[in-house]
Amino acid sequence: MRIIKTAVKTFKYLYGLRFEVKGLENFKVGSPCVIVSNHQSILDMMGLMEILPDGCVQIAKKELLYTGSVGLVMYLGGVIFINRKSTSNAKMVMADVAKTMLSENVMVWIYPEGTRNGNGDLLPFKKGAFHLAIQAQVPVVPVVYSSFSSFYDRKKNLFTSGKIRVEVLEPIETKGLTPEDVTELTNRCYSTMRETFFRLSGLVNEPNGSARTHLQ
Ligand SMILES: CCCCC/C=C/C/C=C\CCCCCCCC(=O)SCCNC(=O)CCNC(=O)[C@H](O)C(C)(C)COP(=O)(O)OP(=O)(O)OC[C@H]1O[C@@H](n2cnc3c(N)ncnc32)[C@H](O)[C@@H]1OP(=O)(O)O
Ligand SMILES: CCCCCCCC/C=C\CCCCCCCC(=O)OC[C@@H](O)COP(=O)(O)O
Repeated sequence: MRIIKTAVKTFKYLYGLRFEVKGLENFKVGSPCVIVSNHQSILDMMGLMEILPDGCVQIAKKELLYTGSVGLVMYLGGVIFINRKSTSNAKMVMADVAKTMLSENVMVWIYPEGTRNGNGDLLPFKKGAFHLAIQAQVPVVPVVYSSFSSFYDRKKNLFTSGKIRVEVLEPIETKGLTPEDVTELTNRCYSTMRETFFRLSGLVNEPNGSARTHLQ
């Protein structure tokens, strides 16, 4: 993964992107943790590699394993593949991950939206990341990337150079929590990340839940 990280980090120069990072010290939880971040596009791979801590593996949809050499590289990089379409299978894999992350002292990076989303807001969170954190009794560390919409036109797949703000938020402890607390933990994480997303993206969070830029 270190090799991948070095390679992918150079892509930002190619795309004229700059990352403004805050809160890296929040990764220093001194134990394994579950990192959760918003997911907008494949460009997130650069954002991921920009701050990926050592000893951190990612959870990916299993379809990515069958994408030729990229799938092989991801497999060799230690990526864990889940079948999103089978909750029972995904649960089993994640239960294994909870054990492995403790025995091998690794962090796990999950995109709780479960899919790329460029709509300028956050999709509702899936609960797997939060079940994992509670099963392993490790902190959840939220990471938020600002909206790419200011420089990336998904329709034309075109983007000008831009700055992406990244914030690593305070860890959320799960010690003592049980599966009954998953929904509350998910919602708490969601609202903190959504608020940060609007702030970093210069969006106003309208009372009715929609978002618009300050400029409108
Ligand atoms: C130089 C060239 C280099 C080239 C290559 C290199 C570059 C890249 C290399 C490396 C980096 C790769 C990074 C790749 C990133 C790819 C990212 C993705 O693929 S994102 C998509 C996949 N990820 C996810 O889907 C994660 C989010 N999803 C979940 O966590 C889901 O919860 C789930 C585990 C998949 C289950 O799915 P489901 O839709 O059923 O989820 P729900 O949350 O609605 O849960 C339903 C139900 O089940 C309960 N539940 C969920 N999980 C668990 C669990 N683990 N244990 C127990 N119960 C669980 C949940 O509570 C719900 O029940 P209820 O409603 O009663 O609460
Ligand atoms: C190819 C050039 C485009 C920009 C380059 C940026 C750097 C890319 C680095 C390596 C390229 C290969 C990365 C393979 C991993 C792809 C991760 C990804 O974004 O998969 C989608 C998945 O999460 C969710 O799938 P869906 O949104 O549900 O379907």
